[in-house]
Amino acid sequence: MDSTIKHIGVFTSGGDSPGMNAALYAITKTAEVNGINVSGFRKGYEGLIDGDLVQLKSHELQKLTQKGGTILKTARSKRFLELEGRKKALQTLNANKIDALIAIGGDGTFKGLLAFSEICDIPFVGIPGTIDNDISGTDYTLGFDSAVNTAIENIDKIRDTAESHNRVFIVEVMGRDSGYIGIHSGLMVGADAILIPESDTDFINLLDKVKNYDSEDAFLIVVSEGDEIGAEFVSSKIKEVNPNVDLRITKLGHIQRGGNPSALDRMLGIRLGVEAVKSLLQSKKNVMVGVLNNQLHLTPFNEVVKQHQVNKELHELLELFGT
Ligand SMILES: Nc1ncnc2c1ncn2[C@@H]1O[C@H](COP(=O)(O)OP(=O)(O)O)[C@@H](O)[C@H]1O
Ligand SMILES: O=P(O)(O)OC[C@H]1O[C@](O)(COP(=O)(O)O)[C@@H](O)[C@@H]1O
Repeated sequence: MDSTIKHIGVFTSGGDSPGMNAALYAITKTAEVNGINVSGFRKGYEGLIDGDLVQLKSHELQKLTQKGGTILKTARSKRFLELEGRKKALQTLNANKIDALIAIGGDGTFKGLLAFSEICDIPFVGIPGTIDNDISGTDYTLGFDSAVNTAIENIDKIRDTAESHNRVFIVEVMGRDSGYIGIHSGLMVGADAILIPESDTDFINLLDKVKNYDSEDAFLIVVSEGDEIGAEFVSSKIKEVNPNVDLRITKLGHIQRGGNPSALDRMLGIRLGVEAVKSLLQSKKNVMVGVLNNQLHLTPFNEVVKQHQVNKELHELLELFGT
């Protein structure tokens, strides 16, 4: 056990995601049990640069496991992209005698840690937190399950009104570059078509199908935000092939990022939070903790990549149900 660690810094970065607070609770609790103090930096890398930190206590965090968002707040930091910003962050860590750092965020956040490791040699551990689920080294990222649950709850509501009016609805779901939320929510609501960035045949199949749509029922299309075609273009093409359709576009937007974390995300937050501290105590550094095949798994930051492919099984499901 690494007994040199007395003070851990933690922060949340990039887009917030449900489950981040559960992870903060688990980190703090595990650290306390091992006699380690935890400070939380506010607003991601911005807090590191500005020395904006608060002491975390597990008894205060315990009841926040159920809460969405992140109590530490989060940010996308332009300043940390510059060496000058990273040098300031290093000064903050030294001034506060931080021995190790845990970051909860997406692949951008881990790239930031890799850049930071060039000038800072304390150990870093990452926890994957993004609703997009687009990070290698883990089956699920914190917040993905909650976001999909929010998406399906809302698309189900859209179906009610779509069916009442016999309308075509294009529903855009989040996923900056990835179709994970799209494919999962689309399958679960029984969408007539699902368009994701990882596939280029889905759009052609959709046009074929919607050509024959006879306006006697709803026609639901789920489009990932990251799909290069985009909801508006899809809409214009549908009107070309079938001019009679009554069509609406709904963008679910940031509601997918909020709300109480699902059971799965609360548990994931707790498991990854505990494992992050244990990894530091086992002298691990510059690794992301994840879950593969329901087993905890460590991946070095330089092997963590943005996932640009959905797996073979999901592709087969898309072909079977997606259009
Ligand atoms: N190559 C990099 N070097 C330094 N910092 C980076 C780098 N890439 C990302 N970051 C930092 O990580 C932050 C979060 O990344 P971002 O891509 O916005 O979100 P996420 O971590 O959710 O993918 C960025 O705002 C930036 O401050
Ligand atoms: O809230 P912002 O900054 O507009 O970002 C929106 C983006 O954040 C996400 O919700 C999640 O992105 P992260 O990987 O940064 O957490 C994307 O799905 C979406 O494209």
